[in-house]
Parts: sequence; structure tokens; C-alpha cells
Amino acid sequence: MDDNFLLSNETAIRLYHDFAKDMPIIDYHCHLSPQQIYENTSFANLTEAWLYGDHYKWRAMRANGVEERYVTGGEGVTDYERFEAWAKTVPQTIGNPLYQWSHLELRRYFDVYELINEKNAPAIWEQVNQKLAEGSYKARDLIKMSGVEVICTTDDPVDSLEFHIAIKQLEDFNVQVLPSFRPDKALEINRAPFLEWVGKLSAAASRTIDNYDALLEALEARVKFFDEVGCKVSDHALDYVAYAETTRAEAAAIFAKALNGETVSLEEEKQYKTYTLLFLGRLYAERGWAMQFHINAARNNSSRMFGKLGPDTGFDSINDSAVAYPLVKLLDALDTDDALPKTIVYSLNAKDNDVLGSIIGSFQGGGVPGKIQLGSAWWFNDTKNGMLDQMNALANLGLLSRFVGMLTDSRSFLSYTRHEYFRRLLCNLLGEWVENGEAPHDMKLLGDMVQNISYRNAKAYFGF
Ligand SMILES: O=C(O)[C@@H](O)[C@H](O)[C@H](O)C(=O)CO
Repeated sequence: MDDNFLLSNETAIRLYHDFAKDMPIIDYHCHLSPQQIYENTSFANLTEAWLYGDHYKWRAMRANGVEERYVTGGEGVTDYERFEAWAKTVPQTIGNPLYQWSHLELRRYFDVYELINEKNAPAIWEQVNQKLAEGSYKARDLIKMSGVEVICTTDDPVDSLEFHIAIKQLEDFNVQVLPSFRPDKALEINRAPFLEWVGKLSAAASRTIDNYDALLEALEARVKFFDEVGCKVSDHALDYVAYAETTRAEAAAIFAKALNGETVSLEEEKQYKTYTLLFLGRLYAERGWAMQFHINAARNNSSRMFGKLGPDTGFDSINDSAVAYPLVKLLDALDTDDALPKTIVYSLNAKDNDVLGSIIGSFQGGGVPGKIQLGSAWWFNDTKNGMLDQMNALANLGLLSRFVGMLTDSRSFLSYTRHEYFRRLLCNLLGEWVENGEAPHDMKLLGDMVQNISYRNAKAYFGF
């Protein structure tokens, strides 16, 4: 992992070092806490910075046979013991990007070059904790030293956005930290917290929600509020893509059943989701927001561990639902009304790359370059193969040059090295094409393409 890590030819080396490396970062989808950013959280040790929320590492530790109490913490377990358990696991992760990301993070942030393993664990722990104790590695320091220009967090419509508003007032921090409107709980009518969440929405929107019209009015009020705070992106977890022809009256009747505590069938769920999502899509289009669909995740597979640890704790997987028909119908319904917003479709299942890469070509237009995007490799695809598969699918079926590039999708302040990892792979891909005669050896043309994908496309597309 030297300066030319992942760069296998001279063109790639030049493209990365002369064009990609120093471009600012726009991280348009992540799960960082705006509160931790505002409060400028400090990390007492490497376990707090690395293991307090990163379920990628937790999964690897479990697969390596580490007892849960050393993975997510437990009675009497010290932070050093958790770090040591991770250090013992890292040598077993060769082939998984965690191996490279972990070493990159130590090098780029803490200038620590030891291999992570049981033998070096004490020295690494001491070196990093000494730096953390200096007080210049707090949350906002790590963001600034990473060259980040924009962060879009992931936020529930009922959130007060108090910390996003407060961050704008900070004088020593000119990074944009913007909310993303993530209304999954408004759509998941069959999930247990639905009615409780409707109550929270009612309070946040200062409206009584006793029918479907009131629900939609409340959602629109929250879209307006998010927009006022600078939101430019919405986000939907579509674990399966629902589409069912539905009238407003039908959706209203289904919502009324849920309000009355009656069972809503799967077909009714699809109808409710369809109408509500299309209603929201029109609002996004009106406000020039981008709409993200994160498709085909299977979440919280272990009921036992979901009960203990809750969601986003490493017990998810790739789903394999059919996406083409329902997704085309959703996009077409909005497009027919000239109400299709800028849209980014991600699937967690790489089998969908070509399907989505071809679908997006059916709805481009409006004078917006790359209006409909094939989303970057995401979650389990956030790997060398996953990133290359996504970029090749987009290049083969659409315009890689108009791609809005990488995101961290992370809960860790040290994850910005994922942008470096991506940029290296991008430069190497273009370099290989040049070496094979598939692309011209025109460093201005290719350099512009690299900088556009790394930064400029996202800045223009989202309007940051
Ligand atoms: O946005 C999502 O649904 C996922 O990114 C989810 O939050 C997951 O836990 C994750 O962080 C994957 O990187």
C-alpha cells in the first residue's frame, strides 16, 4: 500500500496523483451524527473511533469467532480488549476491504504504518491514543483534514434538525452539513412502530393526523422545513420495490385501516407505499431535490440479535427481489406527469447493476446531465469488485463520465479513505482502458473526467 497502491500503470498513476488525489470530498450519503459533529466529539481511544458504531468491523469479528461482548462491548470488557480483538481479526480479513481501509486510516490520519495484528496492537494503541489526546483529532478536525466540503447525513422527517441549524452558526467550520429526508417510517405501514411514528410526525408538523390527507400535509410540511435547512436529497430504503396501481381514495382507506389497528395486507401495503412514494417524489421534483432509492437489502436477519442490539448492527444481507418491473412503473408514473426528480438508484444486489444501468437510460433528459444515476457501489458492494462492477455497468450502458461518484455511507469519522480507495480504482480503470487502446491517451480529457466524477459532477448535480 505505497503511493501507487491499486495503480497498475503510468496513466493511472498520473491520473490519480495529478487529478484525483486532492479533489475535495462531497459525501452525499452517510450516517454520521450531526450532534457529534456539532459537539465536536473527541475520541478517548482507537476503540471509540473505530469500534463504537462500525458494523462492518463487527461482522468481521463475529466471523472470526470473537465473542459478542468483545465486538459490541459487554460487562467488564475494556476498550483495549475490544481493540485487541479487532487487531487479532485484521490479519484474517485479507481480501476484504476492511484490511486495506483499516491500514489506510491509520496511515492517513495518524501516520502509523505498523501492520495491524496482535503483536503490534499495544504499540498502535499507544501511538494513536497519544495523537487522539493531543486534542486535534476531534470529529470536525477529522472532517476538515479529510478535505470534506459537504456531508449529507440521514435524517428522519420528525427530526428537529437542531444540530444542522447550529452547525451553520459555527465560525471555524465551513463544511456544509445538510440533512437528507429519509421517510422510511412513513412508508413502512406494517412495521410495529408505524402508529407511534405517526404520532411523532403529528407533533413535529404541529398537525392532527387522523386521515391520509393530514398525513400527506404533515409530510409536505416537513419537506418544506428540511428544504429551509438546506436539504437537497431524499433517501428511501426500498428493501423490495413496491408498485401497485392505487388511487388516493384507496391509499386513504388503507391508512385508515392502519390507524384503526386493523391488519393491512401485503397488497394493500404495496398500494399504500406506491401512492405515498409517488406523492413524495413529486414534492422532491418541485424542490429540485435528488431522490435516492436504496434497493434490495435484507435487514435485521437475526431476530435474536435484533432484539439485543437493534438495527444496523451487522446482521443484514443482500436481498434478491425482482426490481425491474416495479421500478420502471414508479419512474414512469412520475415521468408521465413530468414530475420525475433527479434520481439515484442503488441496488445491494450486483445482479441488478445491468438492469438498473439500462433502466436509467429510459428516463434521462430534462437538460440535466446524468439526471438518473446508477448509484455507487454500496454496503456489501463497497469493495474493489463491487466498485468496478458498478463503474463498468455504468460505462457499458450509460455515461460513466456523468457519475456523481463515491460516498462513505459510514458512521465513522475515519471512513473518508473510502473516497481515496474509489478514486484509485477509477484512475486505474481508465488507465487500463488507455493501455488497451480503449481510451485515448489524452490526459486533459481523462483528467477532467476523473475530477468530474470525484467532485464536480456531485457539486453540480446536487446543487451544493
Ligand atoms: O442507508 C442504509 O440503509 C444503509 O447504508 C444502512 O444504514 C447500513 O447500516 C449501512 O450503513 C451500510 O453501510
